[in-house]
Amino acid sequence: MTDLAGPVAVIGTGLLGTSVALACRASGLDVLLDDLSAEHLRTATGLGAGRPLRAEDRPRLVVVATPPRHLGEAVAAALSDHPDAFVTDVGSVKAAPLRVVVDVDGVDRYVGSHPMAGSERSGPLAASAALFDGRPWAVTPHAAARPDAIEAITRLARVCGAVPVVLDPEDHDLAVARTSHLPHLAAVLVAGRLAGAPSAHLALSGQGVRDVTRVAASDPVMWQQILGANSAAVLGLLGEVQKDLARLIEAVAGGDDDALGDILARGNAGTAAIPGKHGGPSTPTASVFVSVPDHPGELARLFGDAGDIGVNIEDVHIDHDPGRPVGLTELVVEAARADHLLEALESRGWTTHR
Ligand SMILES: NC(=O)C1=CN([C@@H]2O[C@H](COP(=O)(O)OP(=O)(O)OC[C@H]3O[C@@H](n4cnc5c(N)ncnc54)[C@H](O)[C@@H]3O)[C@@H](O)[C@H]2O)C=CC1
Ligand SMILES: O=C(O)C(=O)Cc1ccc(O)cc1
Repeated sequence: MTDLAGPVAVIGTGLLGTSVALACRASGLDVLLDDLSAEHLRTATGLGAGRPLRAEDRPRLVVVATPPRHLGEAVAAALSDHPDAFVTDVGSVKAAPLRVVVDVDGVDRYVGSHPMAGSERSGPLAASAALFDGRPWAVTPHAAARPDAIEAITRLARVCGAVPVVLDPEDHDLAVARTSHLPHLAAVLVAGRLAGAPSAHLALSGQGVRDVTRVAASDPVMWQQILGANSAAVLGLLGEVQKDLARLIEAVAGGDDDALGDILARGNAGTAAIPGKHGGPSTPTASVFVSVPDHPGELARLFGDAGDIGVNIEDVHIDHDPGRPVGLTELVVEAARADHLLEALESRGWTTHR
């Protein structure tokens, strides 16, 4: 049970909307769903995310999860259609939708928000109730927002398992330009060098290139809209990266080891600056690689053994070599526990590598 008052209406039953709906359902809330696409609505309903919204319904909270471009209009419509409800949106940019609704009646019931979780996939079939677990969820009140509206949206973030972080809309947009939009563009540029590359080169793709490029598989239309809505902040950072790239080219071309060392060390400092789960300091992690036979139940046995050994798995990657009857599984664990895990897995008969 939760102290968030329902029913909760979700407008837009794609990846984000259906994930919010499933998380609210898991907390026992009534959830009402709406989407322009009858197919997405049917799929989300079939997944148990809620039932279709009817004209006579009176939601207490409306979550707008439509694509970025017309979010402001969708929020304005929700404020007018549901005069008893608090309204939020989960869009990736916050100042642009606020500009559209700032003079709309009932805007004091609106507080923007942005879960910092998602994936490169879209649509309801990619949704998960666990999508937001332990992730930051920005709550971005504007000057006229009612305190009870801010409280309701903060509770929504908690109901979804996320960690609310309150900041103003403009500051939010600067923050995500750095932590989300620039990383996305870096992934796109690197992935762009792979398109059309010789297959003999691509055959050497390991985990590094997959890590760096994963988000480049995202919906280009959604990203055009996100970047268009936050172009000033993104342009500022692209200008800085342009200077860095010029310095990097000069260092590589001139064989300048010191300059190259500085650039690489700054990268180390940047990764160390990313906070750990729940906003705490980052905990150094290390990888233990395990060869897992390609049989049903083997991964479950590996995870079970790691659990018995008492080591928490922070992340996992599986690299499957089609030519061999084993998969290489990378277990990312707290660095201080990696040696213990490796030895304990070896003693249980697993083949491990560091
Ligand atoms: N994809 C991601 O990883 C993240 C996305 N966001 C934001 O969440 C929002 C939704 O993104 P996704 O769920 O990924 O997109 P999606 O494409 O999976 O879902 C969008 C849904 O909205 C529906 N829709 C479009 N216009 C509508 C309208 N006027 N009324 C009702 N339904 C409408 C579409 O049919 C679709 O089902 C976007 O604004 C995006 O910026 C935020 C965090 C992460
Ligand atoms: O897939 C990932 O790791 C993401 O970071 C997805 C994502 C996309 C857009 C957002 O506004 C927030 C998160």
